[in-house]
Amino acid sequence: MLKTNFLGVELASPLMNASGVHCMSIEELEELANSQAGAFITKTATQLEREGNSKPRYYDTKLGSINSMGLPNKGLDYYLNYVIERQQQGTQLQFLSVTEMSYEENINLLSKIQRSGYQGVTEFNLSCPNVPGKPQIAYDFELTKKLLSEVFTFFTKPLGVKLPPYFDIAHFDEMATILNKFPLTYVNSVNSIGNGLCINIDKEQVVIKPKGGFGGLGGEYIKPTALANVRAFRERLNPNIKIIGTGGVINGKDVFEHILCGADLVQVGTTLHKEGVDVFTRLNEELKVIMKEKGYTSLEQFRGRLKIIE
Ligand SMILES: CC(C)(C)CCc1c(C(=O)O)[nH]c(=O)[nH]c1=O
Repeated sequence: MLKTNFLGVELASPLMNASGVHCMSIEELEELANSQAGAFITKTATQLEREGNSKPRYYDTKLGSINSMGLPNKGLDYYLNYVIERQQQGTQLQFLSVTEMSYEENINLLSKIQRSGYQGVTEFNLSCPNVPGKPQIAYDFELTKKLLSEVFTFFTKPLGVKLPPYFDIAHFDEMATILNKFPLTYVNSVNSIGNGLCINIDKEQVVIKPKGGFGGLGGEYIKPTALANVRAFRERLNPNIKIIGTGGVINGKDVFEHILCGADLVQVGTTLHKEGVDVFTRLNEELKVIMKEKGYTSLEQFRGRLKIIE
């Protein structure tokens, strides 16, 4: 009923974790592997292990979450060894998330993956910072085009890109025009909405320590933005670039809406952080109930079929 084909691999569910949540250690990754998620992805890895920002750097609110983790991770080799090990044990589809802190380092990192024995999917997180004073790479269109052009001169393995949310139709148009130039496996929309601010009114204080309390928003706050980005890219990207929908998934209805907008897979971040890996069982069941009520027996029957008002 929920089966999904991705890169020729049949998954039992379209659900997976969003990179960054419940995927830092092998122990967490194994929990995802043994859950009702259809697939899973690693915490975004940099070449070398990173401590990340001072705590508190993540905070759950009633309507979602705010974080400024600062890319803490165990380093590329930790995750690369893990996914290659599982690949040798027969796992067919895996996702490795990566980014680096500069243009050159991004090239070096992806070159290393290209030379490795890893055959799975690489998710290139384009929310990586740029030179100070300039916006993140994915908000610098010329730089994004330059970087992806160089990457695809040597990278021949499956590559997806993780994008921040866009808020202007002209930006959807410009970014889609760039992405359509490349043989991307998928586009993952959206990353957290950047630089939000949550306040503890009792203390009259911000809730996370880094960046004066500014951090990326997830959860209910971001679903309308996430759905719009999924829909906008589905409408603009050529059909062989798949879409992973991320953002604002609280229940089965939200999963249904992401798929209706065109998502092939749907990722869960904040709600996974709040609920643990049982969330996948709950979301799969809730999605099945909605599909039964509507008379759908497969995701293909409604994927991308969002109607406008004529
Ligand atoms: C924002 C970066 C630190 C450059 C990338 C890692 C990341 C983080 C993070 O590690 O702070 N948090 C997010 O919500 N999305 C991200 O992509």
